[in-house]
Amino acid sequence: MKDDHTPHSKKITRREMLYRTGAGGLGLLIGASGVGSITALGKTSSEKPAAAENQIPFYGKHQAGIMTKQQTYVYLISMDITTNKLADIRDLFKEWTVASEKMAMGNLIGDYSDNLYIPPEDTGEATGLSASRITFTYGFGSSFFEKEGSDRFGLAAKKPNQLQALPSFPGDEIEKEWTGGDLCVQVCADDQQVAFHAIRNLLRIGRGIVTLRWMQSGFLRSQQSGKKDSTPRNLFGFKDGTVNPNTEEDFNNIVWSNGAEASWMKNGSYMVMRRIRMLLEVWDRTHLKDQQATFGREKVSGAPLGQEKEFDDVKLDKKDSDGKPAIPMDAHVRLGRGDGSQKILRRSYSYSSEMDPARAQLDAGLLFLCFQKDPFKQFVPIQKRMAQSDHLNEYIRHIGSAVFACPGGTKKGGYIGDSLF
Ligand SMILES: C=CC1=C(C)c2cc3[nH]c(cc4nc(cc5[nH]c(cc1n2)c(C)c5CCC(=O)O)C(CCC(=O)O)=C4C)c(C)c3C=C
Ligand SMILES: [Fe+2]
Repeated sequence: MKDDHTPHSKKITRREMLYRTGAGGLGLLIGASGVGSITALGKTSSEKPAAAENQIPFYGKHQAGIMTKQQTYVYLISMDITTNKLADIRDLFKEWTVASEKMAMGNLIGDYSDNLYIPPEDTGEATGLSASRITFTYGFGSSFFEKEGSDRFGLAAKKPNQLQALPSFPGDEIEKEWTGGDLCVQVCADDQQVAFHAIRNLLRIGRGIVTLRWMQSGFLRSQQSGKKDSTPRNLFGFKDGTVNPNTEEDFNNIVWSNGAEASWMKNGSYMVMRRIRMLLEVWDRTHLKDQQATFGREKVSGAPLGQEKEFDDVKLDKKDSDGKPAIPMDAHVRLGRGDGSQKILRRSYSYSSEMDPARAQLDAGLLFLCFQKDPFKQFVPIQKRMAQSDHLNEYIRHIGSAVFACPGGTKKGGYIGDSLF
């Protein structure tokens, strides 16, 4: 796809010039009148590795980054829209589409230019790096459709009922600056520099249309440092992600919308984000028996208590030698499972925001991310049970919360979210 939105295109559009220079930067020196006629002398980087095995296609039925096997790093950003023109947003999504597809293929977002008087099209730090299984997952927040009672872009009638702020749960300590947002992008990759490069350039493209509201990075163990495809461990040292949907049938039943609530959401999914601080210092003083009882699983093997191996069935009726439930009544896995009627796809990452200066303690936790057909029928009932009686609550604090509707995938020739616009 090559059109006027393509950063590849040799003609530089006015908007593109603004994001490349910054509204108050070199663009003003060049002068707006000349902008439309400036031609960049394109030169493709000779440092591009051809590592097709590290590429995850951008185009497809579903957005990548949901069913994709988890990469090592994530950046999740939430943005607010500063324009009131729907056309600007459409154009932005077209530009993001072109840029995302290029980066998913391991390319920079623009050719090198010999023009010494404009900033390069790409910031450059991913030069020579492979695609690193980078994925892009875009989502719309409730405030995209309606803000302070106003139908900002004439799309309020298309807002699905599933897209609402979550209720507050007992024990929540949500900080306003870690909530909501009009749009989100989740970028995941096996290389942190590749992921950061992507986020930075998407924001650069969006300059003047969106502002950053919050941003959280996250990490998992890498594939190189342990047994390949092993379940990652969270910062409490437990395997996290053992019980999760993994067949196409599971995904159809649990994750993908069939579009009944809003046709533009067909093959999409609803993302819930919870920023959960983990009280590492308290946990580290807790004895092993209590740690295992908290989750209802063994720490080293990950086996359910009363069983032997990680993937053995969780037997909630099983009794220990004293006749007590092998998995305590307040264990996290018991409350997570309930009667088994609500399921979610968990795709969380650990985070570390260095230190909390007020307490001189580590500021770290879980960037809890899950995907589902309907957060109010899936995440909410599970979290209600947990908020009431989960033993884990002694060791965690929910401090951020957001819901985004992530539409289905983009077809070649189309652009992200075109089913909505
Ligand atoms: C409301 C949803 C959930 C939140 C919030 C949540 C937070 C959270 N979880 C862990 C660690 C583990 N969770 C595990 C299992 C598990 N967790 C949820 C849901 C939420 N967790 C579910 C639905 C399940 C699966 C239950 C089941 O059917 O067995 C486990 C066990 C291993 C596994 O299956 O992944 C761990 C460990 C933390 C540390 C945390 C907040 C910081
Ligand atoms: Fe959990």
